[in-house]
This record gives sequence, structure tokens and C-alpha cells, in this order.
Amino acid sequence: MTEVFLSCEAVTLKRLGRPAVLDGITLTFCRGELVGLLGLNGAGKSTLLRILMGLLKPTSGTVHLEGELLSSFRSTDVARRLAYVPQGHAAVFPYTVRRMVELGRVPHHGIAGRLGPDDQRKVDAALERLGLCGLADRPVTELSGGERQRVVLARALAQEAVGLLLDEPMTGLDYGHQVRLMGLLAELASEGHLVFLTSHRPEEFFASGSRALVLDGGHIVADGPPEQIVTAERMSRLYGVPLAQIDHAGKRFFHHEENT
Ligand SMILES: Nc1ncnc2c1ncn2[C@@H]1O[C@H](COP(=O)(O)OP(=O)(O)OP(=O)(O)O)[C@@H](O)[C@H]1O
Repeated sequence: MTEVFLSCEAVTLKRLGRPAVLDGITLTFCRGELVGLLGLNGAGKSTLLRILMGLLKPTSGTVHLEGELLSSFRSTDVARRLAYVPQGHAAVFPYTVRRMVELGRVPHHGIAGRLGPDDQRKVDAALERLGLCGLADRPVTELSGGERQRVVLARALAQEAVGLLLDEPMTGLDYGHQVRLMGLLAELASEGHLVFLTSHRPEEFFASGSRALVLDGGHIVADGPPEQIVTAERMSRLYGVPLAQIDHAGKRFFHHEENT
């Protein structure tokens, strides 16, 4: 049986005076999975990711990492196992792209630790994989939104964590970089990483993803292979617009179906 890498049990998140954002969510994730989480704006996708990272404490329920309570790990030990790419990362300090990606090695060496040749190779590989070698000496404060997004992704790769939790990682990327990133995420999953991403583009992970989840009304209302979950019928119901699907060459596309 495949060993569970990350799990949450009966996770509920309530905020004062509002219905629960997450209401008793139980999920398990294994290495090698590429999981896409779909849901409307405000459904609680980022909230779930933050709870799985230990950045937000649920009102009730637990999270386990490698079979141990997440809350029992030191933050650096979490960071050696889980990397997080938040939505819309803002650059505050004018670090160079290389320095930002080097920060991915901090969980391994501490903030004052010196990077050895092996670390530099890992940083170079991450820059290369995200097509950032030409920007390595530029300050991140002078980059475009899409370029900055790729820097944050490269930092997550340099971190060498098994689990990659990515909140809308394609946002701001041009079409070529979206395609390349999806290929890279599929590659990482096949190398044994757990890749968990939120997305507003169901087609995005249809072909490459191994599993799709739908979060609605605080519950996981669908969980399974993308070809069974990412269907026109379900997506129409979720997004409240009539959609038709076209399957072509192992991919699925949706278009708005006008009422006749
Ligand atoms: N710090 C906060 N304080 C109070 N409510 C919050 C806070 N952060 C998020 N929320 C609320 O929690 C709910 C879930 O937010 P979350 O960001 O998890 O949604 P999401 O599914 O990621 O949305 P989107 O697709 O728009 O990014 C929303 O109703 C949001 O308004």
C-alpha cells in the first residue's frame, strides 16, 4: 500500500459569526500525486493550503505529516518537507533573483549558513528549470508579476521539499510558461513529489493531474481521477454557467454553451 505523506482529519475552520469556511475536511495525500483543487472564489482553497502548511490553525481537526502531528514539527523541519507558494507574492526587498532562490536553502543551513557547491548546483538547477538564468542578477523588485511568480516557484524547488503546495501557480504566467510549468509539475510528481495546486482552470491539470478535488460549501464534494471529476456537467454546476466539453488528444476543453 502507498504510504500517506500528508493528511488532514476532520478539519474545520470557523470565523466569528460566519458559516464554517471548511467543515470537517478529511483528505490523504501520497508522494507521486499531482492533485488539483477547484472551487469558487472564497470557497476556502487558500485556507486549506495554509492549514496543511501549518500557517493557520484550524478551529478543530488535525494535520499529519509523515504520520506525525504537524504541530509537533519545528518550522524548519516542516520547510524541509513542505514548500509553499502563496498567491500573489509581493516583493519587498530588492534581493537579486539568485539570492531569492538561495533562500530556498535556508531550511537546510539556517539563515546565516554558507551555501556550498552542492547548494549552488541546486539553485542553478532551479533557476534553469524556471527559465530564470538570464534574470539571475536582477532585483526582484524590478521584475514583472509573472517573472516574480517564477522566482517564488524556483525558490520552492531549491527548497527540495517532497510536498509542493502551490496556490494558483499559473497566475500571471504567459501561455508558454504555463504549459512548461504544468509539464514541470507533472515531472516532479513522477519523480516522487506530492504536488498540490489550486486552480481556476480545470483544463490545466486535466491531462497531467492524477487527481482532482472540488471544494464547495466547506466540503470536498468530489475527489477522483480528473476525467471523472472535471466534466462539463460538474463544472457547469460548480461555476453556474452552462459549459460543453470537447475531448481531444487526451485533453479536455470547455466552452460556454449558449442557451438556444
Ligand atoms: N484573514 C481573514 N479573515 C477573515 N476572513 C477571511 C480571511 N481570509 C480569508 N477569509 C475568508 O475566508 C473565505 C475563504 O477564503 P480563501 O482565501 O481560502 O478562498 P479561496 O478559495 O482561496 O478564494 P480565491 O479563489 O478567491 O483565491 C472567504 O470567505 C474569505 O473572505
